[in-house]
Amino acid sequence: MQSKPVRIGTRGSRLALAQTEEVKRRLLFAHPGLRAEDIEIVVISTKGDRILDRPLSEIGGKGLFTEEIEAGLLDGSIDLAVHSLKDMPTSLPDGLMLSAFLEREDPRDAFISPRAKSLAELPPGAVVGTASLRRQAQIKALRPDLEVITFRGNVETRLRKLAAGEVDATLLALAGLKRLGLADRVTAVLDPVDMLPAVSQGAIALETRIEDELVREFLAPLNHRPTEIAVTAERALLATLEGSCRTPIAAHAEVAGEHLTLIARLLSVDGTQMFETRREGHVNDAAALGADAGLELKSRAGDAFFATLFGSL
Ligand SMILES: NCc1[nH]cc(CCC(=O)O)c1CC(=O)O
Repeated sequence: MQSKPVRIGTRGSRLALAQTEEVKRRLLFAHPGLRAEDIEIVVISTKGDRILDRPLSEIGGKGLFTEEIEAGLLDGSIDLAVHSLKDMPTSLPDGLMLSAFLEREDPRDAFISPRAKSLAELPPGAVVGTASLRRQAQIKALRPDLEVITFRGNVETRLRKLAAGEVDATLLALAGLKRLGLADRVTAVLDPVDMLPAVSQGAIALETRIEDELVREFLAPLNHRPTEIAVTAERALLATLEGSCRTPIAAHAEVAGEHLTLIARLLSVDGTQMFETRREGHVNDAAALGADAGLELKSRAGDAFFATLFGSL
């Protein structure tokens, strides 16, 4: 394609590297003339990787896992970036775009515990570790008697803390565990009705410079259209609701042919309030359906809901 190697930027966690290797494999498959040495992987450390002692919601700010990588795209030191779409803000810096979405892995959450076969079977008062307000809120909604504590670090760190007995159980994205070859650690897969996934969970996005048509064309064969449509609906919902990453939001869209189904939830952190809605429609209306669902949740929850949400944290 070009004489210089294509440089792919990524975070350095084992999951990020596994995802980047997957992208490299797919690029080599899509472009038979391309050699492995034509693709260079550039590891970039982000704020989200460096600050490990506080909940993400407390550090605040958008793009904790993306800012430094996007700077690399903008200054030309990398040509594309591989991200877990779940960790990406809904608005990108000027000049950048999401050019392709790999086929989504299973978006559900996994329950992992040496003490119980499922969330329902945990003894009263058991301690569940999670850093996600979305998981915390839904755990509390299902089992108000459980104790939820903040639990950070990458996937392997969390599994180590669980094995060391710091908590009785944890929840992790099944997608990440599968990509790390750790699916055998899963105790039970949670039903999305109980634990609706995060927006974009399981999806990998490839970010590029808008003007770099060569790279965009190079990535085009990797795009999975149904995934693109589903995450478009989910991210449009998120965009109407995210005044802050402190708001527990959950959503899942599915595409069957030309038909899109979207389920979305807005919760209070303590799980006592939950607003849910659904949309169905044509895939061409993905963004409008998502935005409309978001507006409905916002107005049903009302100003008082958002006021207490921020006041209580
Ligand atoms: N916030 C961290 C993060 N970002 C993406 C994944 C998993 C893979 C995915 O959802 O695509 C994870 C770990 C987790 O939530 O268990």
